[in-house]
Parts: sequence; C-alpha cells; structure tokens
Amino acid sequence: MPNVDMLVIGSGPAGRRAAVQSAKLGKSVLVVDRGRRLGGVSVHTGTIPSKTLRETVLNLSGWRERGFYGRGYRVKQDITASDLMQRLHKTLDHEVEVLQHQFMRNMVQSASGEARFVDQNHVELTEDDGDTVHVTFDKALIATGTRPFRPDHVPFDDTRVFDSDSILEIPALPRSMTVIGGGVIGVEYATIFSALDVPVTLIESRESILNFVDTEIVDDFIHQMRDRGIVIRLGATVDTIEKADTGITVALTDGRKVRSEVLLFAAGRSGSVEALNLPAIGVEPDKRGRIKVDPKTFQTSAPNIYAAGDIIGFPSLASTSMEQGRVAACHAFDMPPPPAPATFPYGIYAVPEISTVGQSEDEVRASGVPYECGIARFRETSRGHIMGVDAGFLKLIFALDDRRLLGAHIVGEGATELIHIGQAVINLGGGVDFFVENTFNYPTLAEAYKVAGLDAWNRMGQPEPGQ
Ligand SMILES: Cc1cc2nc3c(=O)[nH]c(=O)nc-3n(C[C@H](O)[C@H](O)[C@H](O)COP(=O)(O)OP(=O)(O)OC[C@H]3O[C@@H](n4cnc5c(N)ncnc54)[C@H](O)[C@@H]3O)c2cc1C
Ligand SMILES: NC(=O)c1ccc[n+]([C@@H]2O[C@H](COP(=O)([O-])OP(=O)(O)OC[C@H]3O[C@@H](n4cnc5c(N)ncnc54)[C@H](O)[C@@H]3O)[C@@H](O)[C@H]2O)c1
Repeated sequence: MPNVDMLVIGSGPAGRRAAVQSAKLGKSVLVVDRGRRLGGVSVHTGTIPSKTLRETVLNLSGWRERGFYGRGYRVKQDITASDLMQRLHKTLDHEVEVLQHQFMRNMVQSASGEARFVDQNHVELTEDDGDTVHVTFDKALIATGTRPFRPDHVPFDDTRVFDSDSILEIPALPRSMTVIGGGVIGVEYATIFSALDVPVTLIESRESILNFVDTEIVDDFIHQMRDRGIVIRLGATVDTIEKADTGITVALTDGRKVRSEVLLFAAGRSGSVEALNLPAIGVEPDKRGRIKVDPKTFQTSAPNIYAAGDIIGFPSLASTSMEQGRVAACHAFDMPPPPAPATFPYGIYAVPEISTVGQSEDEVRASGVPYECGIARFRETSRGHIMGVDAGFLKLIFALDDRRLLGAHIVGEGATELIHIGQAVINLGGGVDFFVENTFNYPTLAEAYKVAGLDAWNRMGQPEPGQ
C-alpha cells in the first residue's frame, strides 16, 4: 500500500496550492480527484469557464465599444453557442496543461478516483473502472469544494432548466432567460447573457442583491442593469416552477408570473462531502455539507487532517482557497506562515465588473469612526473618454482621525484589476496623502484613485502640524 506525506483530496485552487507548497517543503504528495481532469470546479465549471464566457461575449458583442458606436453595435452579427464554446474549450485545455506541468515540475503525483476515508491515516480510492486502491498518509487535506444546490421543486433537465454547471453546455442561445438567485453567480450570468441582448429577468428573495457590497455601488449597478433592460424582481419568493412546450413559468407568491425560454437556478451551493465517509475520521459537516476548521491552521477536529477552500464555507473564492491551501500545508509541515492580511479583495465579474476591498460605508458608519468619502467617475477621466466608458466609479473611504484608507469600492470597467491599488494601500496602512502626493500614469483608469483621493482630501482639511 503506497504511503505519502500529504494526501490532497480535490485538485481545485486549495488542493493545488497545498500540493505544490508541500512538495516545495520536500514532502511526497498525492493529489486525487474524481473528475475526469485536474483543476476542480474552478477550472471546469466555475471561475475560469464563467470568466472565459464573459470575455468571449464582450469581444464578440463589441460591448466595450458600444459607448462610442451605440447599443446596436456588434462585432459578430449572429453569435451562436458554439462561438462561445470554442474559446471555452481552448482556455480550459490550457489551464489543465499548465496545472499538469506544475505538478510534474514539483514531483506531485496525481490520480483519478473518488476518495473515501477508512481511518485517520488511510483512504480507499475508487477509480473510474470501479477498481479500488488503498493509500496511507501522514497528513491529508480535504479540498473537495461544492456543487450547485439542486432543490427538489426545481425541474432541472439541463436543456431548459439549468444550474451553473449545465449552463456551460447550453445548446443554443435562448430567446429569453430567467435567473433565480441574485448572488454572485446569478448576477454574473444574468449580465453576461444580457450583454448578448438576451432579455433577462433576475429573481432574488432578499430586498437587494450582493448584500456584502457597499450600498452605493450596488445601487449604481442595479441602475445600470435596469437601464439596459434587465428586469429585477427583489423580495420575490418563488412559489412554483412549471415547464411547458412554450417555455418555463415561474410563479411568485405575490401572484406575479415570469415567463422565459430557459431558467438558470443559481441560489447557493452545497459541500461535496457524501463520498468521503467523514464518520471514519470523526468529522461532522453542517447541513450544507461544510466542514468546521480552526481558522488559523485549517485543521479539522482530526488534527492531521486539514480542510480548505469552498468546503469550509465563507468566503468561497478561488483566490482565498489558494491561500488557505498553502497555509494548511505550511502548518502541516511546521513552517509558520505569516499572519493573514486583514482584508482581501472581492471581484465580481458581472457586466460591468464590481470589486471591493476593506469596509463598506455602512460598516464604517456602524463602527462609529468619523470618515470622509472621495468619488471619481470613470467618464471624467481622460482614459475613460478614450475608451468610450460612460459609467462606473471609484469610491474611497478615509478615516478622519488618522487619514487611513478604510475601504475601496469600484463598479465599472477594469474594477477587478484596479482594486489591488486600494488593497495595497489599506494593507500597508496608507491613507489619503498617498493618493495626493503620488503621480499616476496619465491617461489611465487608475488615475481615478488620484481624483477620488483629491476629492476626499479637499473636504478633509489639512493635518495639524506634527500629526
Ligand atoms: C460559476 C462560478 C464562478 C466563480 N467565479 C469565481 C471568480 O471569479 N473568482 C473567484 O475567486 N472564485 C470564483 N468562484 C469560486 C471558485 O470557483 C471556488 O472558490 C473554488 O473553485 C474552490 O476551490 P476548492 O479548492 O475548494 O475546490 P474546487 O474547485 O471546488 O474543486 C474540488 C474538486 O474536488 C473533487 N472531489 C470532490 N469530492 C471528491 C472525492 N471524494 N474524491 C476525490 N475528489 C473529489 C471534485 O471533483 C473537484 O474537482 C466561482 C464559482 C462558480 C461556481
Ligand atoms: N466572482 C466571484 O468571486 C464568484 C463568482 C461566482 C461564484 N462565486 C462564489 O460561489 C458561491 C456561490 O454563489 P451563489 O451565487 O450560487 O450563491 P449565494 O449564496 O452567494 O447567492 C445565492 C442568492 O440566491 C438567493 N436565493 C436563494 N434562494 C432563492 C430563491 N428560492 N429565490 C430567489 N432567490 C434565492 C439568495 O438570497 C442569495 O442572494 C459564492 O459564495 C461565491 O463566493 C464567486
């Protein structure tokens, strides 16, 4: 029976980083995944496919040029589902190849199969052909991620009623679409299909969408979605979902009905734990299949077994999963990792993008810290003019007492890249004077930081001498 220092179950972002980190520390590593190919949800059904789809849609539809040439402008007139798939498959193949090469260079072994714990140092792997292999380990990482939540009352058929996995296989572009769930997945796909001029209705049971994002940013985003024809039903509870030859009808409890050709149900995900036989290691998941860990070390209640990535719940991002996996591997092999920074960015790849780091204005207000905000609209920057950007803004929030940057929030073109300037300033303890004193490249969208910094600085007054 083979024995390894580190067994990683799941080859998504958490598993991948933990495997390479363990190998860099000179350990023998085996990564097992029940998927056909390495990469996890992130590469095959989550982050990378949705972002590739978005990029393809923006390119083929000419979305970025519509500020100049009008809403009727298109680079390719008849965009088909197969146009979207071509680039998707190429990108995914490339991602898998990079990952395989990374494992090879670092002497990380990988195997295809479903892992099931036998005890705290022993798993059974069931291969595709049903054969079983036994492996023993000193340390293990559970990085099995999540899958779409598919409640019984939703008549999924993956041809007209989709989840966020099967939507990637959509056979033809629909004439209309209903999206249930105004979380990140729902909002991303609703706006991507709307950029293809598909009429979209978004149904969300809460009174707003993206409730972790600064309210001013969400309000602007909702305004932009409505402006281009997306129908948004907030505070709407779904009563029934009916399928007929003519389409899908979603009846809401307030009596309204929403009809469309296809439906995307994107209202949460559940942890992939069933196959693992967690009782064998004394670990009990919660009712959504999530595993509790020590937030600093990522150890489960079985100390030699770690868990990281979506399986441990919030924030459930590829970016944070990678870091969790690396920290877990460092801890497993007695290498103390540096303390985690106080804030991490959140990028929402809707059309337009949203990105946020640090505290929202509501959070700052609730904390009682006196503050001032600075705003820069992209259409007022020269780069914005050149690009034909007619919407989007950056909002910076500064503490009045020590002038520190507390939060940076962006809606608009390039938001997910631009946010890292705000992230660096927050995590390095910088403030408004950084933006005022430094010169930014011109013309850039990043110049918006300078403009927003000056906007706040003008209202904040000058620091007392010696402060
Ligand atoms: C549509 C969508 C878009 C997203 N967009 C973004 C984004 O833009 N940015 C971002 O940061 N995050 C994004 N995310 C989230 C991101 O994809 C996840 O946070 C990330 O994939 C979680 O990584 P993970 O390491 O937990 O493993 P996952 O990527 O979830 O992979 C888990 C792997 O474990 C395998 N597995 C499960 N059980 C077993 C078993 N018993 N034995 C063997 N193998 C098993 C599975 O086959 C799978 O391959 C998105 C998610 C979705 C669904
Ligand atoms: N860009 C990114 O970073 C990115 C992109 C996609 C997904 N993700 C991750 O994937 C995870 C899952 O995303 P998600 O959007 O599926 O889940 P979610 O839990 O974030 O959002 C689900 C939304 O659906 C709503 N909802 C639930 N039941 C409903 C119903 N019956 N009718 C109407 N609305 C209903 C909820 O109120 C919530 O707003 C998130 O935690 C996110 O971190 C990240």
